[in-house]
Amino acid sequence: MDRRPFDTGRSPVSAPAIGICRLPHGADLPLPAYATQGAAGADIRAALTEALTLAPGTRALVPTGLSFEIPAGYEVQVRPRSGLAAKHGVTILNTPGTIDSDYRGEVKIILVNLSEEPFTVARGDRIAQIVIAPVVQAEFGERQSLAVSDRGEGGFGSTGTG
Ligand SMILES: O=c1ccn([C@H]2C[C@H](O)[C@@H](COP(=O)(O)OP(=O)(O)OP(=O)(O)O)O2)c(=O)[nH]1
Ligand SMILES: [Mg+2]
Repeated sequence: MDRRPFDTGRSPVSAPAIGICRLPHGADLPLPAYATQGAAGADIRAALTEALTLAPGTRALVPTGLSFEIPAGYEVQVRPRSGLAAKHGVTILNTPGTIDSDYRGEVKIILVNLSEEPFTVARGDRIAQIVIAPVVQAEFGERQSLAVSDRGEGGFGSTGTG
């Protein structure tokens, strides 16, 4: 079995360049960063001016202090961190959040506390991770009928559970 260490060479896919502005309330916080060489997501932080406590079952729109210039043909997905979810029941309500390439506003994270304990987010905490992904836009064409398929209109468990 090949047990060579993880290939630390360059990604075979060229890295899209994302322009980032740090807004005044996040100017001292680190830029998004990949925690390891092979990380798919780059962690982003809470740019709160004071700590925020999420009561059980509640949500909050948390600022990141960042705005992006994403190249055409890409999106940024905002995804939860599994550690926060597994240890604290804290996740992102609209996951994966979609950051459009033409959005120039501040990226904000809709955190929700699904646990039965309060959860406090401090300034600078890593609250989410961003994944860049290519997207294509469809050409939507209305038809009078659709091509026949094996599945037809079956869905929502129609193929069984086993
Ligand atoms: O978790 C998120 C999701 C979205 N956005 C920003 C970037 C995105 O480009 C914009 C719109 O997001 P979306 O299309 O999901 O929201 P909408 O409710 O459809 O709003 P809009 O009518 O502005 O598109 O809001 C965030 O900052 N965080
Ligand atoms: Mg929208």
